[in-house]
Amino acid sequence: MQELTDAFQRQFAAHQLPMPDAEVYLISDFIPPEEQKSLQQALTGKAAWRQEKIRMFGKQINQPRLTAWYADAGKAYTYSGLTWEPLPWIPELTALRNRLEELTGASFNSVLLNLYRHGQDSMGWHADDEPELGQNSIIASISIGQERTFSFRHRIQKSLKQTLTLPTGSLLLMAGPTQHFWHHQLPKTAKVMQPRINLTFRFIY
Ligand SMILES: O=C(O)CCC(=O)C(=O)O
Ligand SMILES: [Fe+2]
Repeated sequence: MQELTDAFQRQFAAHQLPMPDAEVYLISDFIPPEEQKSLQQALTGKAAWRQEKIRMFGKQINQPRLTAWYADAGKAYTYSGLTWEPLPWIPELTALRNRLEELTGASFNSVLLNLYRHGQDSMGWHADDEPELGQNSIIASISIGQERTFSFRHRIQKSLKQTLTLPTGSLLLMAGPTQHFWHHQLPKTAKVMQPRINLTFRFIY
């Protein structure tokens, strides 16, 4: 089981969202403004983006986003019925991983990249609760580019909701029992949206 350090919890207490059965922090300025553009350019150009398909109602359809998956050698991950073979780390991702590990005291050995090209790209309700993530996993989710809405919905008390906007450069940290009690989504929007890259750093057992 992973835990955030006491030092992190004290330092970022004011950034914790008021959600029961959860431990979620939003740190708006994790990536300094002067780094955001170059990071977005580097990842847009260099990451090994793939258009994966998902099965829905017996049909194969394109996922409404592009994805890329980096991890330590030997860490395969099963996600929406797909098994991902990891790519070797690139320097930009290693640098972010090191910063996150220093900040949180947690370890990360993999990152899933999502590229939302426009407002019709999205991710539906889910929890990051696959068995290989273990109990009380820590998920560090970095946003670069277009600001988008992100929502949580309690899995048992369905009327409990928390909606936020994820600005560019922000870090959303999900820890404690969050994945066991809440679903989250990134909804589609009819508004015109520029591209957004999201990186979710995880630890896979
Ligand atoms: O794009 C986001 O902010 C959410 C991504 C997400 O939930 C995931 O990759 O599991
Ligand atoms: Fe997720």
